[in-house]
Amino acid sequence: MKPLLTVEQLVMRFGGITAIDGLSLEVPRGRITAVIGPNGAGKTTLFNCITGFYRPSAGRIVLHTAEGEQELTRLQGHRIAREARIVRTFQNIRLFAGMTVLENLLVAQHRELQRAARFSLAGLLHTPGYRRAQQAALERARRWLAELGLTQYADLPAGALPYGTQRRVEIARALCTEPQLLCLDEPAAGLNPKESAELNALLLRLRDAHHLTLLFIEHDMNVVMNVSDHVVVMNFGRKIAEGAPQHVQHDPEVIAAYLGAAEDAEEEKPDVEVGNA
Ligand SMILES: Nc1ncnc2c1ncn2[C@@H]1O[C@H](COP(=O)(O)OP(=O)(O)OP(=O)(O)O)[C@@H](O)[C@H]1O
Repeated sequence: MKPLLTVEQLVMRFGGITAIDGLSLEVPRGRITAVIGPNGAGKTTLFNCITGFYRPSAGRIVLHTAEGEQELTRLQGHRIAREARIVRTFQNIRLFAGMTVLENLLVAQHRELQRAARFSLAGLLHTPGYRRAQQAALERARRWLAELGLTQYADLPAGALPYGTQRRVEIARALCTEPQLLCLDEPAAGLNPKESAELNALLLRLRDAHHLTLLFIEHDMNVVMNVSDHVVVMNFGRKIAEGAPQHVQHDPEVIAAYLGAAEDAEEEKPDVEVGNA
């Protein structure tokens, strides 16, 4: 089966720094792909290129759909979210802290509502079409809240919730936009072991029950090894390994990259146990 997304010879330079250096990879459709690598490897820059925050210096990022190929590197960032339906979460939580959880999920769908209002006064006039779109947005939000076990928090301010719960709200908010590719930037960061296990179960459910394609950056090797179908390992902007988790785990270049990073940080052990996860 054709991959959902291909990255072809991608280069991203910032002045004299080459953050991505001729990277090519595939994101298989309906699978969970992890991007791992030591600090500064270029993982976030890759995400920023895929989601249109950065315009790459060279190379192509192509989405393969039933309608044909769509070259993301030619699209503006807001069109990547809207037309290619590629959405992401961030390393740092970006919820509207003062709004309720439900309101956060509705705001994420404002484009749909604007479209229903035909960017006119229809919203103010509460036309039947607009009311239907509003109802659909509300139902979608409630459905994802239930799916992620968040219904009880719907009317609470998002900023008042525990960190792990806020992370789940972020994922629910992204899911409300019905993505065909969901990109998660370190979804396990700051989670306790119980929350981390719940995240594993959620990611697998999104793949199996909702047939979503997931791409995530993660330092937590427990999550990577437990949920990934496919792992891409980066170092210094390049891909140094790719394949099943058990395969990359034993790759000498991967082990060396992590050990080198740990030595640079003057630590006795690497911060991830690549060989023992
Ligand atoms: N906007 C920018 N301007 C200049 N340099 C940048 C910029 N963004 C990233 N870089 C550089 O590009 C390289 C890759 O950074 P990036 O944040 O993509 O790495 P990463 O793998 O996500 O690291 P981490 O795991 O620490 O988040 C680093 O050397 C970083 O300093």
